Amino acid sequence: MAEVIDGKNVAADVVAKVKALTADLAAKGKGQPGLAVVIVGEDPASQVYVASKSRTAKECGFHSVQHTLPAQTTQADLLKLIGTLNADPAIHGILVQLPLPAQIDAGTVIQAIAPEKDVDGFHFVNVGKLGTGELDTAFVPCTPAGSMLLIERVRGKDLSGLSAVVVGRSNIVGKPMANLLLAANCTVTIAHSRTKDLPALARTADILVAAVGRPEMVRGDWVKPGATVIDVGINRIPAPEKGEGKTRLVGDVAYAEAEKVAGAITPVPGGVGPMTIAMLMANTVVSAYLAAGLDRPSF
Ligand SMILES: NC(=O)C1=CN([C@@H]2O[C@H](COP(=O)(O)OP(=O)(O)OC[C@H]3O[C@@H](n4cnc5c(N)ncnc54)[C@H](OP(=O)(O)O)[C@@H]3O)[C@@H](O)[C@H]2O)C=CC1
Ligand SMILES: Nc1nc(=O)c2c([nH]1)NC[C@@H]1CN(c3ccc(C(=O)N[C@@H](CCC(=O)O)C(=O)O)cc3)C=[N+]21
Repeated sequence: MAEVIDGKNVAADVVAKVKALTADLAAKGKGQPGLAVVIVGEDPASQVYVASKSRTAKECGFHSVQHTLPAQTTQADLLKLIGTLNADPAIHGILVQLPLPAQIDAGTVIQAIAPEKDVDGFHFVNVGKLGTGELDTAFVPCTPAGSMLLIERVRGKDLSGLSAVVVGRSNIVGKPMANLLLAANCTVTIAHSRTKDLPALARTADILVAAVGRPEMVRGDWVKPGATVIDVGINRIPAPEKGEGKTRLVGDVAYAEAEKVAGAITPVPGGVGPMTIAMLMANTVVSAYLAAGLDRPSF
């Protein structure tokens, strides 16, 4: 049976380090890291994540502000808020929760965030730094950054020469994940909806990352024996066995099958999800250190 990679546990370690760095910053008289989370509309799933981000930010000792805007907010009004947050010296990180309502162009909004406050790592400046291997000065997207820490926990820091398959090519997960694995000297293949014979490709992977958004798509016989399986998927599906109208969370990997073959695997929930939130805190404290003219802490 596979080793279960406990994301909650690793996330708690990251948060503990963020807390200590935050206390050090205050002791140096450099103030408090500030995180602004902006949410437009009332998508219930988004609200759960946003509440969890704000709670963890407070736990870290951050100045934490949340802006909840009505679903009909115009793009101009959202851009105005971002301009205000860009100019606010008490704010070191700005996160605009995605997806945004249809009248707002997410790309325009993301590019309006000051790159040095872009703790999601979605701005072209940060994407470009990751793509050119300038990892020492980039903000790396939280989900792939957290997934890398989980991979390092089981395989060590040297991933050189391992074969990695990333299923999914989104800008927020698949592509940055592939770039991080490439920067770590893995041989990387990115798969997507047009990939031919995905099961056979997946079976070549020493490190298999599933970021698709399809419940339990990756079966046990797609997994190379001993592989490290990182399940990024968060899918809420009906769970009539828990009672009428009840739901449960599953990943993109058929966990019960894959755990019999994999060397190590992340559960859902309790795997990558908590790491995403922890890395947001890490990026925010890094931003505060840089704004204070201090050396960049590493995680
Ligand atoms: N744990 C966490 O913190 C986070 C979890 N997530 C979860 O991760 C998952 C992926 O998110 P995200 O990247 O934003 O999703 P997107 O929908 O943006 O991207 C999904 C990717 O999967 C590919 N894909 C879809 N169907 C198939 C298929 N049948 N075979 C192979 N590839 C396929 C798509 O291919 P194509 O490009 O060809 O369409 C696309 O590249 C979701 O479940 C999401 O909820 C997301 C962010 C954070
Ligand atoms: N600008 C932006 N940045 C994001 O990082 C971002 C976003 N928009 N939009 C939505 C996705 C999704 N996302 C998650 C964060 C935490 C969990 C998480 O903590 N999951 C828990 C379970 C939570 C539950 O029970 O629902 C777990 O997996 O254990 C999941 C998903 C961040 N995202």
